[in-house]
Amino acid sequence: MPFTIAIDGPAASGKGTIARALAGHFGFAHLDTGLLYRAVGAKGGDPVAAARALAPADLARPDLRSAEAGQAASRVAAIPEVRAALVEFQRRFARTEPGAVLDGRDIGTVICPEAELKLYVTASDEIRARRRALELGADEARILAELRERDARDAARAVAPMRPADDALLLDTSAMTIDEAVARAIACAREAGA
Ligand SMILES: Nc1ncnc2c1ncn2[C@@H]1O[C@H](COP(=O)(O)OP(=O)(O)OP(=O)(O)O)[C@@H](O)[C@H]1O
Ligand SMILES: Nc1ccn([C@@H]2O[C@H](COP(=O)(O)O)[C@@H](O)[C@H]2O)c(=O)n1
Repeated sequence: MPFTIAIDGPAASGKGTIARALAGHFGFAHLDTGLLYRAVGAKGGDPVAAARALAPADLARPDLRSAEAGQAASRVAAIPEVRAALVEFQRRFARTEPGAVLDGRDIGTVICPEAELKLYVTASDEIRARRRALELGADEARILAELRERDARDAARAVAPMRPADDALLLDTSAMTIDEAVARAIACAREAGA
């Protein structure tokens, strides 16, 4: 049986950083599920058709990490048919042997409710904005407003809203370095049997 790690949390909280490190440490596969929604949003046209036709080349676009792509992703992610079109791919990925780490917004609640480990990664709004502004070389105040708008939309949508699963472990990285956050996540995974 593969070991599945579900990582959720708001934008720029450090989910991807932790997910990549966990996957590298345990030799697991990693899927950044936000990239799927970013690719659908970036394709333009009918988002439902775009989600149904999503191909590996769509995920390789160089512009997917921008703040604009994040906003577009968050808008198409509120469409139930878009989410439905992406569920099976994610669930199949989660069954990769010997294990898989998926990060997103609904992994622990909808995609992999049976995951062996669920982490909900957070950090204060201001710290997340500072980290993302540094990463993108962008204005911190603009990024802060963009993160808040996106988080509010992601948490309020009717289908698969962003929220911690009841049995998720909360990991607030506000006062942690990347190494400290990764070490804590590895310890949680070991504790869970990885
Ligand atoms: N504990 C930390 N200390 C300092 N910087 C961090 C920490 N964790 C992550 N970062 C940095 O913050 C930025 C956002 O992290 P990351 O991309 O992992 O977040 P995310 O939650 O996956 O974001 P998104 O929701 O957009 O996919 C990156 O530049 C990353 O290097
Ligand atoms: N499981 C997921 C993952 C992502 N989303 C939506 O995509 C947007 C971009 O995600 P990032 O992780 O790359 O920031 C995000 O704001 C969500 O709207 C989702 O709904 N479910």
